[in-house]
Amino acid sequence: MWRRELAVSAPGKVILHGEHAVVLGKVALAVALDLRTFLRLRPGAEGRLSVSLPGVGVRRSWDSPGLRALRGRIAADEDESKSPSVEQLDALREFAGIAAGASAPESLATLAFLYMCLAISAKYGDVPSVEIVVWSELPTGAGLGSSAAYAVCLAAALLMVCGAISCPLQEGESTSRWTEEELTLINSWAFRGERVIHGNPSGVDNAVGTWGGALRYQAGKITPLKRVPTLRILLTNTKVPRSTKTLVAGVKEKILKFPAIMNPVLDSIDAISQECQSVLEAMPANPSPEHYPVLEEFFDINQHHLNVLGVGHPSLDRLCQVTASHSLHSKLTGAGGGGCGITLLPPDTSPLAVEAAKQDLCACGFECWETKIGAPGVTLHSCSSLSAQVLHALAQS
Ligand SMILES: Nc1ncnc2c1ncn2[C@@H]1O[C@H](COP(=O)(O)OP(=O)(O)OP(=O)(O)O)[C@@H](O)[C@H]1O
Ligand SMILES: C[C@@](O)(CCO)CC(=O)[O-]
Ligand SMILES: [Mg+2]
Repeated sequence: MWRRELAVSAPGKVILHGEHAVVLGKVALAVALDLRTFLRLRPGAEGRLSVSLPGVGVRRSWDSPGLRALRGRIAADEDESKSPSVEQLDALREFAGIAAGASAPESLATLAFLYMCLAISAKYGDVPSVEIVVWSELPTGAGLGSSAAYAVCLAAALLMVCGAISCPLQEGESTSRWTEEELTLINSWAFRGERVIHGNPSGVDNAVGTWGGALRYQAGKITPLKRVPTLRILLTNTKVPRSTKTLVAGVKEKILKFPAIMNPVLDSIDAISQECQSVLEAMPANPSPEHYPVLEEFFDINQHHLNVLGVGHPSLDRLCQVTASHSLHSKLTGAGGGGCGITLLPPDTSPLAVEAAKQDLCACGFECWETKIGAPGVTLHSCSSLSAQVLHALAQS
């Protein structure tokens, strides 16, 4: 029986280069964002599991015998590939009253929650009697890894409640993190949760949500980037909604249709990620301003490539045009099709130019803010150490 009231948080991410290409085994460079998802965990009534997801309007509660019976059906279908099978997802949908093919945020979030809860408890313990609330500072479905931050928080909390990982927070401490081995387990379960939401994710988003910082990701291999310069980035949300799952599927279709045309584009994106990594790693030892025009050109070239892959959007073209009129360079980040773009702010950019660019972007109906990148990965918190704003948001649910 779980007895403590605790919180778990995980950061969103910004992909500098390699989105979409990374799904097909190419290199991506990604950094953790200073916007986080928070999960509050507390003991619930004996024999009941409750979840509240205010960001997507979900408030559900189930009794343990019903969940155990469902778990029996799910576990019987467990396959070797570790991906949730069609039969498993059908059984979960039927149980939760979600229509086949429903892809609304609340349906996917509920499905991912049930899948992770049942699969983790089947392997490591009993269905927990807890109350879970998840709230995020991240916009949902905007390219900043909200699905991965959600899955990472769920994986960490559920694995801890089921005893598969430790509860590293001592009485009196405000925050704590898990060991490398435990983080690897959290990441692998978060990846399974992402699969419920995305269909075919590369795993880069959950890796950043788990480890934080800045990393290179290729085909499941995670390499933390050390000594990365503190880049100033302006983040702009076009507020055009889109689904990562649909966009990833669209790219796959295009590649199957025109392999000889599309594969060189993926190779070029791969080369951009690798060259960008070299530049970033050279910068701390040689902090010359001449690196920035190179990084800006990489942004421009990659943005064109992403348009060729079919994941651009008129709102993103507008974002690039507006920032270009202030001599700033931008690209989409994440899955594209709307969502967010990033603009590099070289150190010599005048505060007036940044302000003017922000005003013009806001006049387009976009929202923008300067970000710090390289935030810590998944973290365990005492509830009393959370800010009043986060506590208030979690208590509203
Ligand atoms: N705070 C949250 N609470 C519950 N579910 C969430 C939350 N944030 C995200 N989700 C789930 O993740 C889905 C959005 O995932 P999606 O991958 O499309 O966008 P993203 O992760 O924000 O962007 P990207 O994958 O391009 O970085 C939502 O539909 C919802 O199911
Ligand atoms: C579009 C994509 O490359 C990044 C989404 O943040 C999908 C993925 O890597 O899973
Ligand atoms: Mg996502």
